[in-house]
Amino acid sequence: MPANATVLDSIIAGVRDDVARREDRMPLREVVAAAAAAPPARPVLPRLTRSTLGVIAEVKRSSPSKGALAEITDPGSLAAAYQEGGAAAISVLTEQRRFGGSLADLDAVRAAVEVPVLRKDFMVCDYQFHEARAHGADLVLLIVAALTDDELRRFHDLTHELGMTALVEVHDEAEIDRALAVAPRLLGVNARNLKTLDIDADAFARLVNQVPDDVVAVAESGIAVPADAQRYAREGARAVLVGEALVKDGDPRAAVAAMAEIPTGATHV
Ligand SMILES: O=C(O)c1ccccc1NCC(=O)[C@H](O)[C@H](O)COP(=O)(O)O
Repeated sequence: MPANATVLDSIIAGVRDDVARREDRMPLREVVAAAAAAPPARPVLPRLTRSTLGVIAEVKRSSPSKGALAEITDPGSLAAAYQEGGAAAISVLTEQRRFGGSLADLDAVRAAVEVPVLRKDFMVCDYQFHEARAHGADLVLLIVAALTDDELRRFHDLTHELGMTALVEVHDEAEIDRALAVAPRLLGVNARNLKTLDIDADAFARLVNQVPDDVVAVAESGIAVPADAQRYAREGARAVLVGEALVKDGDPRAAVAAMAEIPTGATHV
């Protein structure tokens, strides 16, 4: 890894190694067949275009920015509590080295809930998309900062070919221009800069004016209390993606409910 490598570069290097190891055990053609045989993906957009805020509640054990967050021994039960609280979708971090997640977590969560499930990972090769679908993912994350324009377009198309929805994630003005070139339906503004890990709580407000009316805007990261979610709803978010605050809360059902009842006041999508 070069001396000037960012956190994101180092995460992706690990992800590529781990994918290569999994591909040695299960070749692409087998994963493609498993994806084709999986139950159909659940639609998410109708759940994120209601009059109250959509909460995408995350199963997250640890992170590069905060270290260990929570011991999650039963991700299915945690996801079921999120669903009871009114979560619109569940996000499952499947990256293992820095976030302590796995595809087994994705399997467990998909089996435990009826709402759509996001495979939250660093998606950098075709294999991972077929793998996501084979393990029941309904949505995948496309991080603009991690992809070239060609990759972004190809993976956006592949996501749709597999019947899933893409959450296209940006952090700044340059990334949003690149994201809009693929005409996403779901666009996340991550307050966290994945290269420095700094949180910019004003990024959403700055970028949301560039989001077309027919695109669902999601505010991601650093949302600690319902008032933070409320602020994003006022600024135009149809949904929020929340990890740390929910996994650390002793009552995840109530924590989700407090955000899921916030009105959006949205007049479009
Ligand atoms: O969470 C991190 O430290 C992190 C570092 C580098 C790349 C990605 C990272 N997180 C992924 C996410 O986007 C968050 O898990 C998600 O938005 C929820 O954030 P939070 O509510 O702040 O846990």
